[in-house]
Amino acid sequence: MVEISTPISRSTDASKLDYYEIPIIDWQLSDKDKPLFLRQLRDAMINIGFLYLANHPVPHEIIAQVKEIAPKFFELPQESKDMLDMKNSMHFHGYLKVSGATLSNDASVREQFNFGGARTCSWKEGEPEYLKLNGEALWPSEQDLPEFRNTMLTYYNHVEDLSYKFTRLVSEALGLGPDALDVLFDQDHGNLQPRCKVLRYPGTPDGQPGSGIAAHVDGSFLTYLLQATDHRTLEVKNLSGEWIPVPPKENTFVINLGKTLEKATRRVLPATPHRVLSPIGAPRFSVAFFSSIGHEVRLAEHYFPFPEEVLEMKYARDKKLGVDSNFRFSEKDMDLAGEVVLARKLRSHADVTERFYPNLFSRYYPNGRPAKPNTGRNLMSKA
Ligand SMILES: O=C(O)CCC(=O)C(=O)O
Ligand SMILES: [Fe+2]
Repeated sequence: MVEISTPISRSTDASKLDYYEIPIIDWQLSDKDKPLFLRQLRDAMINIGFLYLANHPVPHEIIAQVKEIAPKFFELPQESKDMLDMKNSMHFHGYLKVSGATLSNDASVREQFNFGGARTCSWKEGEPEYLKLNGEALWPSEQDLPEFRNTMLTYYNHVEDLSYKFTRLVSEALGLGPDALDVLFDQDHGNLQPRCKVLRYPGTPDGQPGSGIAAHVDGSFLTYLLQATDHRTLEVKNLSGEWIPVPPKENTFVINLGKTLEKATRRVLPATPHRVLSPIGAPRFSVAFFSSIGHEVRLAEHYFPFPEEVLEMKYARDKKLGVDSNFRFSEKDMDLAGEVVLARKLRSHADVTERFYPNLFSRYYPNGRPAKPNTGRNLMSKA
């Protein structure tokens, strides 16, 4: 059990909006004292945007197994990793190595393995291209890395389950019914396959701090992050624009808000900027789970009637920050979520686009294949 040493003391006091510590939310409090749990969650999400979730239901043994096996993926011979390269996956799963200048001039350095839950691809000739997004990941063979697929999928299934439960609590924390946000998850049409990334950040060769992932906000609905080593190199930007460390805490997830949730709530919950510095010394490992909404949801079509007290908190925050509280959708927010996600991935991965989406290649790459590699990041925009 994690000791809850830092209960949220900030409440809704607008004069105390800046934060230097990330709140710890105790999952078990949702059973013991739900009104208190919901108040803490609401405050953490509206005023801070990052939280640790402690005493969560994902079994500790599974987390320990993931921490042990995840680094082993990167110890596979380069040849084996190259066979699993994302350029071989229509569904944008697989291995990516990012180092130095990329398409978006992100000078970050990391390796990653991207996967999703066990799903078959339902796409058939003539159907929308975004249906190609869901599908079976590329896995190392059992001989190469015994139990990796099994362990990572078990972990994924637990976190996916947690993500739906947590989303219902978020809905309640915002003063809506527990099932109000269910319309975004569109059970009948099949969700977009949530994505998971195993990340390795090598130590900087010269002992100088470098960039592991540059400042960004996630494109996800919510992100559930497992910090698998003891490094203190994950940082979030607080409301005053300062970078605050988010040190690992045993058996917690770090949860942050993505751009999809920001839009769905019309900025009651703004996406939170964060970055990872390259470690000095031993490599850092982490596993990020990105929840996502239904393929056929158009974000701008949904309106959630937040109660006055929730809107007041948003106005107080925005006033303090000097930010305009009016929210405007962009034209893209009328598109299907599947199209939006596919466009983002096509823009980042020229090689996958050329091979598996040839009809769209010239639209995204009118000048042909770019010389620089892709970013491999699941980003909506840089912070
Ligand atoms: O590795 C981490 O701790 C964060 C990863 C991250 O922010 C991302 O992949 O979007
Ligand atoms: Fe991120």
